Amino acid sequence: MWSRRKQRLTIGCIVTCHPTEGERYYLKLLLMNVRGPKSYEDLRTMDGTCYTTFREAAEKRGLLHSDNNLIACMSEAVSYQMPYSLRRLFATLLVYCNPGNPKDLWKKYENSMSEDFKSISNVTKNYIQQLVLNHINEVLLSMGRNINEFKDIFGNVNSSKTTNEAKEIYFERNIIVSEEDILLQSKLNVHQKRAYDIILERVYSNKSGAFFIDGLGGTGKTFLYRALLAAIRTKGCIALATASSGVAASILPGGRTAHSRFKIPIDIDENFTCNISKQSSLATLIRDSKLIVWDEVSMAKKYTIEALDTLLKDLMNTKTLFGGKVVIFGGDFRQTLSVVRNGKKEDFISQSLLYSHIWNHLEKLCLSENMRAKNDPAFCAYLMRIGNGEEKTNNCNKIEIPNNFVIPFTHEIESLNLLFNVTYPDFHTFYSNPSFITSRIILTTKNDFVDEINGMLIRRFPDDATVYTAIDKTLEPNDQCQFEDFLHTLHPANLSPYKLTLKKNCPVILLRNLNPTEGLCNGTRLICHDFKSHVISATISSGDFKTKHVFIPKIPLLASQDEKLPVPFKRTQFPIRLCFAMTINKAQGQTLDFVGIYLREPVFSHGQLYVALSLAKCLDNVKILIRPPTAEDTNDHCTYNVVYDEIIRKAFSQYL
Ligand SMILES: Nc1ncnc2c1ncn2[C@@H]1O[C@H](COP(=O)(O)OP(=O)(O)OP(=O)(O)O)[C@@H](O)[C@H]1O
Repeated sequence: MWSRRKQRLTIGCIVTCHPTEGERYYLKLLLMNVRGPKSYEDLRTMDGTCYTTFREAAEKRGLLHSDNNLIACMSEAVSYQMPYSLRRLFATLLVYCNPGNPKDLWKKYENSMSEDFKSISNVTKNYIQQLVLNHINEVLLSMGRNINEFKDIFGNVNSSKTTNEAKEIYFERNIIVSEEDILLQSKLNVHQKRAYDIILERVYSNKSGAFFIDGLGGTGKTFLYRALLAAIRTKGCIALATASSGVAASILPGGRTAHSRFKIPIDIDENFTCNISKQSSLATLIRDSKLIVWDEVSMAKKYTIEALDTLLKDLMNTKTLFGGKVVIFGGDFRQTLSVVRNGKKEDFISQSLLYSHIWNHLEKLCLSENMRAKNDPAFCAYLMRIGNGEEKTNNCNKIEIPNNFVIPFTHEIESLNLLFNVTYPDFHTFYSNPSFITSRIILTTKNDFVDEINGMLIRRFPDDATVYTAIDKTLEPNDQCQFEDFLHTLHPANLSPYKLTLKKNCPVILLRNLNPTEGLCNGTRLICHDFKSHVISATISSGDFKTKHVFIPKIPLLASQDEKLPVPFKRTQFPIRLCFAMTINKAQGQTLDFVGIYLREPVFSHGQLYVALSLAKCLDNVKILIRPPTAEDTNDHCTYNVVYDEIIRKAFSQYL
């Protein structure tokens, strides 16, 4: 049935325009992005300057790709007078943004990048330049590149002592072990201590050992790894710390995602063969390592772990499991499993490490005392029942959530406001306190809901908003004109939004491994402090590099192949997303002061409810808002708890 189109306050549709149409195309770009212009002059005006052409104005607004954007990015960063961060930014631009004229960029900013070294007395200009180049090289090395790959810019550079060392080894050997981590071994509980002693005995006697640390969320697996990593690293040996997800990796000292550390492709299948050359420095690093830790292994596909086994056997030239190395896997199979896009339950189960030939060969070490929630035994028991799928269900197969957890559902917005108020109380008082903001989170099931909640919370957050518009380009240039507007509507999970709205002190999460050895990994959380058109000034708010200052530039981002986008494209944007809210799967592994859970739809896969609840330390620090199935059921506090029996039985058969 047809109904008459409603008349709204819309001026009209803007027709598609091809970039070859010149000013008409740039006019369209400006019309799409400038709010409330009253004249063409308004459209051409940016920061008080009226530009003669629409092209210039679009470029100044960062709506076009150009080296001028990189120049603007560096110029803006110079104004903060932080030469150390500026050199890191410069190296990041070289690696990620492929400048058309990098030599000009270098010449223009060499002076600003040298400012801190100029205060050293009695040194020549050449010496200062060498210091600057050494630091840029260090940053490049940490990103897997080398200054001598950029001969066009710098000519032949005499590498410093450090740069002659194999780069990966240099960074691993130089991980600083904190005092706090050195002291952890004295605080281990009985089960942790037993595991610690068994593992170190293997390491020091050069015997092999493939372990699985089996413990509920919160039983102190990460605590144990930290103690082990510290023990080995303080002896000058290499211990590689990895995890299946970026967030979990960012919690470990020197942590990297297992995918990036072992060069395992994300879209792996059983036919994967290792592609690390035996002669490479990475191969030397892995061969020299005394211990390999892989956390949150329940979230990894079994092929990735089998790939590590093949890699280690190959590098160590032996058929012994994991090349005879001491390898620790940790995880809790009550927690979420690896995501199989559009997969069915059977796919999730069959991809698990539990169904790999390796599982039966792992020595199991059990941690059983819940340290996260040890002051709340009733909460621990409740968590255990949820995790094992033992909580009583009603005739609809749902579990009843106790009243004291629940935010009553009245009206969607009203109830969400309540959830926001308990999770982030007193926004206006605490908004400038990074540890307050990052120790709280709202968890939900899907990315779309996450985006919606982040949008609502950033509107409530004090201060003025800065909105950054991305540049979307189809990989096939001829498709650009047809699909440009459509691309702006896409929100793939691992890309920044087309319109990124930020405010001073808001929390964001990094979406790329910009510079893992300096703490900028996929999953690192940051607090934004200041916004310029082409650069964001921020500090790291999680992990070892907490409080470190960084500049974040816009970089070109590609969506993962897993997304199966209708039109492949590249989005140039700051590689960050807001993180007041996160999906349950992404947040796994943290310990938080307060967790708000929003079940707009019930959880849909194994372990999600358990993970969401187990991130809190006690019953008082978690609240759930459940949207009832119908408007009449507002008193219904029931929801589904998805637990795959096949996983629980296989993982815990020895205890059942
Ligand atoms: N022996 C201990 N002494 C004091 N605190 C501890 C000890 N073990 C763990 N904790 C604390 O308990 C909390 C949970 O520990 P941890 O994060 O290591 O658990 P986990 O098993 O890794 O959890 P998850 O599976 O959710 O990642 C942390 O705050 C940690 O500092």
